[in-house]
Amino acid sequence: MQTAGVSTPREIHIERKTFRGADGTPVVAVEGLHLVLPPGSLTALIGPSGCGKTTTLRIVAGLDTDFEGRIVLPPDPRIGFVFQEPRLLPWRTVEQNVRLVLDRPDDADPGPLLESLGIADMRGRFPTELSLGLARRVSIARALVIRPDLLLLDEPSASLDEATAGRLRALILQVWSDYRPTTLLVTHNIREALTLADRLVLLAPRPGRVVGEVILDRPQPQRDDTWIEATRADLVRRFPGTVA
Ligand SMILES: Nc1ncnc2c1ncn2[C@@H]1O[C@H](COP(=O)(O)OP(=O)(O)OP(=O)(O)O)[C@@H](O)[C@H]1O
Repeated sequence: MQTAGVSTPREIHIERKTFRGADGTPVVAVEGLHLVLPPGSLTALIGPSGCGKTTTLRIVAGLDTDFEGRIVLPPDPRIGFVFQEPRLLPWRTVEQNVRLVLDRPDDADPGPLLESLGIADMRGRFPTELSLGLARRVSIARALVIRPDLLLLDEPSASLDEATAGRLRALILQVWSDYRPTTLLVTHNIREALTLADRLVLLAPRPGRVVGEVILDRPQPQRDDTWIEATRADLVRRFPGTVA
């Protein structure tokens, strides 16, 4: 991983990522993906299932280094990763799970973050006592408490009913506005992308290749259902097969 100065935007250049299929044949998962993430921006990477979104996040996070290309991040980057499954330690409480990622156990108070995410009164509970929606909030707190240089969100509202997903998106928007981490969100849910992002990057079905970029400069309070639906319909027309 190449590093750069703190003011340098985060850059993703994946020339090619290839997996071996079960019979040994190569499967190109991502190709020619170039993204610059300006500090404090929230970019949504959107595309159908199997287009390489999770693979891209894993490469950006340094969890997969077997690819052609380069990732440019500040030196010693702090990366907050919200996985699709919350990945909480079941024998630790909510607060202990969040504190676990801190360099020194007492160097930050996760209290305000737990408060903002509506889970402050659950700090003493264990993950098995939480619904998926609440566990996701804990994993978001754990990702944000380190003040990440880059926040990676993998389908944050997957497997949630629409009402719970809507509440979670509102909370994400609120904490994101408070903390303003540079964020890369991957989702196949266009409504989620249109609610949260300031820029959309659309990927073709397979392999992941950028087919379009859309800047969403409408301020959040004006993103009502009418605007979201009209924008979604316009994108479906312009990018068939990518946006549903
Ligand atoms: N470990 C692996 N071994 C072989 N092929 C893989 C592996 N991981 C992913 N792939 C393949 O790479 C492609 C991209 O997968 P990836 O999970 O990144 O897509 P995705 O866009 O995140 O999909 P989804 O929205 O369903 O999570 C798919 O064709 C997938 O089958």
